[in-house]
Amino acid sequence: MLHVVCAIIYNDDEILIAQRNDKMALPLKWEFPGGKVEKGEDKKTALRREIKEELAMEIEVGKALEPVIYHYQDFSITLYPYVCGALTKEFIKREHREIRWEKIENLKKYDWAAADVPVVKKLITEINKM
Ligand SMILES: Nc1nc2c([nH]c(=O)n2[C@@H]2O[C@H](COP(=O)(O)OP(=O)(O)OP(=O)(O)O)[C@@H](O)[C@H]2O)c(=O)[nH]1
Repeated sequence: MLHVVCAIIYNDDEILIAQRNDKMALPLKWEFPGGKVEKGEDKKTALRREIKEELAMEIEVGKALEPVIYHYQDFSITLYPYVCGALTKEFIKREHREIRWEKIENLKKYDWAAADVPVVKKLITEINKM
């Protein structure tokens, strides 16, 4: 079981979303930036580290959302999503095929990694309640 943290990074009414490249596992799927928690590492520390590595971005890690357990064909993950804040919209694209700011109501148009689908659904439901 992989333990993976991911960041739902807000700036105004947009969220930062990322497309995996064709050499990564789950090629071309869209995801929230993040990665594997290392042995002995605190999840929030892991998330700040991954975001710095992948995007050269500093974030404020906030509320934890419900973790998602998903069994892919070759591996299983527990995905721990965190609501995060960004002070600026700037980032450097270091590993992904594409990274962009997107409005929540547009998130359903993307081909998400399967583990992320319940997280995206929850975000869309919450925004519709506001
Ligand atoms: N970062 C991230 N990974 C996700 C998400 N959803 C999801 O199924 N995953 C899967 O979780 C696994 C870990 O992701 P990763 O490859 O980004 O981890 P990492 O940066 O630590 O990897 P590496 O250093 O081994 O290359 C991948 O197989 C990825 O497909 C998500 O929203 N964000």
